[in-house]
Amino acid sequence: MTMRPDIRISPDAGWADATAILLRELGRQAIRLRGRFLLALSGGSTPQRLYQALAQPAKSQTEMDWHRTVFLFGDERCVSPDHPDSNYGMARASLFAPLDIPPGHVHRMSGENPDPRAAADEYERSLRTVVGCTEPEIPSLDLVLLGLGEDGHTASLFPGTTTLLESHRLVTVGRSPKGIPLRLTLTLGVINRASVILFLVTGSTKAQIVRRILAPQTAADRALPAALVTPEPGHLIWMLDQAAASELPSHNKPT
Ligand SMILES: O=C(O)[C@H](O)[C@@H](O)[C@H](O)[C@H](O)COP(=O)(O)O
Repeated sequence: MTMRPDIRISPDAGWADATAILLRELGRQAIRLRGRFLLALSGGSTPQRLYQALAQPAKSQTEMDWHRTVFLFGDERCVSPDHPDSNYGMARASLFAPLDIPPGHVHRMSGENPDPRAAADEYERSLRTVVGCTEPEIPSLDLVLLGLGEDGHTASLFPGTTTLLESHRLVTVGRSPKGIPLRLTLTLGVINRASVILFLVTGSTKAQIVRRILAPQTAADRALPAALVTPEPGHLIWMLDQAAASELPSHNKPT
């Protein structure tokens, strides 16, 4: 039985700092328990706000051992790392460079590979090597960050696509209806094995899709990609700002 999601709502202005505090705490817990922090980053403008908060020099040097953190990716656009739409490129500018993260601690997906299937298979091998597990075991990450699209997509798992049915591969090729069409993405199997999954959602434009995911009323709501993120036995946390939570029924909101 999947636990009810832990829904947290911050004032719009304080969302990034509150989320950064939570992530650092989750990181410290993982390092205490397992000696390292296996963290999968998300792309998107909302996660970018979090990375910029994490990179604030005054706080990050004292509260988090970033050199014990292994940075992975939940998805990547099929572009080069220097392309303006690269998730790795965004994370490098927002987080890795300001925190001086050694390149060896970052494992990016090869979006530049002209053969996305080969890039997905390569990342799957890399993921198993980094985590230290062999087939058929599914790697368990400490924390997977996820954004949420207005259509209910998350990572690069888009509504109505076969990527949602992938039950064997850890990494597959997604197809986006907007922007860069071809994507590399973790599949639900490995996402749902994480110890903690943290959805990062802000802004009034996301209020309706947040309600559809967290207070579903139809089978279509329950079939949305983000609705299929049900970690077992891990924990699911939604970090919302007040605007994104504005259409949630009161019984879905934290007391
Ligand atoms: O590669 C990506 O774009 C992300 O993985 C994607 O899932 C993103 O997180 C959502 O689309 C939300 O993006 P925003 O926060 O920019 O709305």
